[in-house]
Amino acid sequence: MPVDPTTKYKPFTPVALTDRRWPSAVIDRAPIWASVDLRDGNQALIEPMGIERKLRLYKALVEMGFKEIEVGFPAASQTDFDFARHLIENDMVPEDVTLQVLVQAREHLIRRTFEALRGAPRAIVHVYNSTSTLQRRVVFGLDRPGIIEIAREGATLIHRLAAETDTEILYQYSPESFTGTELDFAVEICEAVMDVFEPTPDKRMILNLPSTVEMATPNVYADQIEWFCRHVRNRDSVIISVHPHNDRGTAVGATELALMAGAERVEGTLFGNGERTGNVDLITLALNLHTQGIDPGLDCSNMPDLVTMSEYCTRLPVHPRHPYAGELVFTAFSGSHQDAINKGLRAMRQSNSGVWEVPYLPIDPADVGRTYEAVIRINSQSGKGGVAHILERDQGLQMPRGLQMEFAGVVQQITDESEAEITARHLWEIFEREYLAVRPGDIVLKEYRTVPDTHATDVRVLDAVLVETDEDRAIRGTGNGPLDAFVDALRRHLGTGLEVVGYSEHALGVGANAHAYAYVEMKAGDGTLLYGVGRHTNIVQASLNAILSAVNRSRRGQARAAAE
Ligand SMILES: CC(=O)SCCNC(=O)CCNC(=O)[C@H](O)C(C)(C)COP(=O)(O)OP(=O)(O)OC[C@H]1O[C@@H](n2cnc3c(N)ncnc32)[C@H](O)[C@@H]1OP(=O)(O)O
Ligand SMILES: CC(C)C(=O)C(=O)O
Repeated sequence: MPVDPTTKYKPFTPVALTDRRWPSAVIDRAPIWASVDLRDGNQALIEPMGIERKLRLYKALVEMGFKEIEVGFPAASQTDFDFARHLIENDMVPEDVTLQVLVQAREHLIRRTFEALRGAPRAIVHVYNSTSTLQRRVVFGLDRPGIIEIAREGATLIHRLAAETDTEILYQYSPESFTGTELDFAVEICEAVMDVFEPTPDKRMILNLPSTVEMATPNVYADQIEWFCRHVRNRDSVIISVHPHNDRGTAVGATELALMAGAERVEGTLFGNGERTGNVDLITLALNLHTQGIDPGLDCSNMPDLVTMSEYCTRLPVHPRHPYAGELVFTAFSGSHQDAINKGLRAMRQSNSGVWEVPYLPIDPADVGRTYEAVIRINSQSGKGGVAHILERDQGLQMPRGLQMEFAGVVQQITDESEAEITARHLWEIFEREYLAVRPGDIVLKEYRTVPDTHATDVRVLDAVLVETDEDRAIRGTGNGPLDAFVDALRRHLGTGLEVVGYSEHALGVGANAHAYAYVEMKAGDGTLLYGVGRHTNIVQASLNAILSAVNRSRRGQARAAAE
């Protein structure tokens, strides 16, 4: 690196907490969720949402089950003000949902905020000021008492206006930039605000401790939260909330550790939209709980619609690898993963336990409205398991293991050359072309008939007419069944060794659509083994077709070798 980080950056000072308890804690319930999509998410957008997009997102949040929704910063923009008014005037706030609004601890902004809330039955007024050492120095030029005074004055005005309105006001205070704030000062300023709001265990206020900028590893945030919880006065009168950002890419982990450390409420956004690298992603948090057998209390069961809605409202894409939501997160291309998933899904089908246990899939795609279709996709990294899975899923083929291996090799050659994915449809076309279709130069069975041999029991004579290079050829063979007799006839006709070493068959479909598949493994005269596949409404003809499929494939191979 041309820049020397050892002189340019300072490491974060760890929290002095030697008897930390959070590492032994287990998350056993969902926190209170608060969406800040319409505020923190919106303020970070290239094109902030207008009323129509905000409404669409708001409705989705309500449908998902959010009970606390920060709908904006009404004093900051007319759109935010109008949006709050729209919800209130059109009675769009369900009884069990509380609107939340953000405001800086500044008089004119607080007054305007209360105007925006007129007529609302209940609302959370979320007031903040920055408290970090850096912001105190470079933004405000104030010492600790000066910063406390901003908070106290703002809180006092809010408390007074709350007493004058019919709206039930719930109080929330954020020492913004908490992660860069000395912990004793964070407690001091929060307690100063508590002195104004006078929360009680019956009417708790929210203390929101944001990781405004994620500055250290998640364990440090957990230490900060535990330290705060252990030192703040009247702990039972406050709800400890966290509001993590994702600057280091560890917001989800930091939030989970913060919950272990005593936080009870989480503010975040869908898919982690928000300032810079975003707010913590509430969908990931919720589904992480879901996979631990904990009801998250948020409905994420229609992920495709949530993604579409979010992309429309934010005009930002959801990454294809976004946890639980991305297009590729349930997809395995690599062979060993496909094999294990395939076996896991089969075991799930066979077992009645209902407990989800599929390798490489921490969650059932169906839980989030995804199908199994995208689970296995084929490219050059794929193996027989994936290929067999798709052909069984889409075409009902029950390919024997050896055929799976052989066909996977055929597919691999194609994908290696194209360096591209092949679709399920293309895969089937390759299979049909390789095993079922007639190609120029192939031998075709025109007709056949079997008769019991008059000289021995269980022995049949098979007479057949083949078409070979446009000419009919009559052949005859004997054997202990039609298959055996047909092989005998071909052996004589072609003058080469030919032996069936493996055979399986299955029916597919019912009634008029029923047909059979036959799979044969043949040993050619030179000892090579290869498969043939036959399909027909009649099982005997399907097996004869399978033999010809193997013979034709062998002949094509010989022709290719001769041409090289
Ligand atoms: C971490 C977060 O996400 S916090 C939320 C941030 N969201 C937003 O800022 C979006 C909406 N904000 C806005 O539209 C505007 O910033 C407004 C309307 C709130 C205020 O606008 P302006 O008055 O023009 O101030 P602006 O934001 O440009 O500048 C900040 C000023 O407010 C002061 N200030 C910032 N926060 C606070 C606070 N909590 N209490 C008192 N003063 C504050 C700053 O010191 C600065 O003062 P200065 O002009 O004397 O230097
Ligand atoms: C207002 C506060 C909670 C905030 O958005 C932040 O710190 O990121």
